[in-house]
Amino acid sequence: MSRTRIKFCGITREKDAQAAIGLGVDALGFVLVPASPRHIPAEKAAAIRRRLPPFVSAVALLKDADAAFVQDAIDTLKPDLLQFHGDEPADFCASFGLPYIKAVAMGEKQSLAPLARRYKGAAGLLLDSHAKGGMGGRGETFDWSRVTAVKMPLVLAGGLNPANVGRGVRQLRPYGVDVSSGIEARPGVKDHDKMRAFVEAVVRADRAKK
Ligand SMILES: O=C(O)c1ccccc1N[C@@H]1O[C@H](COP(=O)(O)O)[C@@H](O)[C@H]1O
Repeated sequence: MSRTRIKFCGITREKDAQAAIGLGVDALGFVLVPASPRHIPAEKAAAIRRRLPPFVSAVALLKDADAAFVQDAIDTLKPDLLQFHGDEPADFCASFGLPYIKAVAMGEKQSLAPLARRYKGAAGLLLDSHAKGGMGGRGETFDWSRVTAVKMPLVLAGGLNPANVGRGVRQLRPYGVDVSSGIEARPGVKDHDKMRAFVEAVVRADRAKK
């Protein structure tokens, strides 16, 4: 049984990135969405990104940005992976020559099978709790009973925290989990005790799966 991959999103500070790396987190997300309280300019994210060790991925989170903005983010940040969080069509997501994951607005009654077909070029689908057109990163869970297996990796997100992530891992066995507000002291500032507790909860749940 493979372990659950962990992404911490909404990183804005070098010391939070380094603490996450120390905890063994697999991927760090940088929110390049100007309206987000966790927005980080691409140049600042790039400075953090340059200090990531091998095998820790940098993820650029984008929402309904135009192609020039996305390309500029890629050129500046040099992310390993793109995360599209808006209404971007599949051909747009694929047009940058980088692997991408597509966020699904599980606040709507979404059926995952047609979305997996539409975004068949995606590296995975990320399940968040926002409604279509909504923002994401709201710290709210969605009804996990609506998750159905599809033939691509699923990343569980939306309102995860140290207290509920173990249940999510045991119940849904996702490829990965993604958290932003559930490990924060305030928007954009991570709480290192919550970060540690989150990772420990995932590790414990992985052990219980076997
Ligand atoms: O974090 C944000 O501010 C954000 C803004 C716009 C789109 C997505 C955003 N965050 C992503 O939402 C999910 C769930 O976050 P949370 O754990 O419920 O706070 C996660 O993928 C964030 O990266």
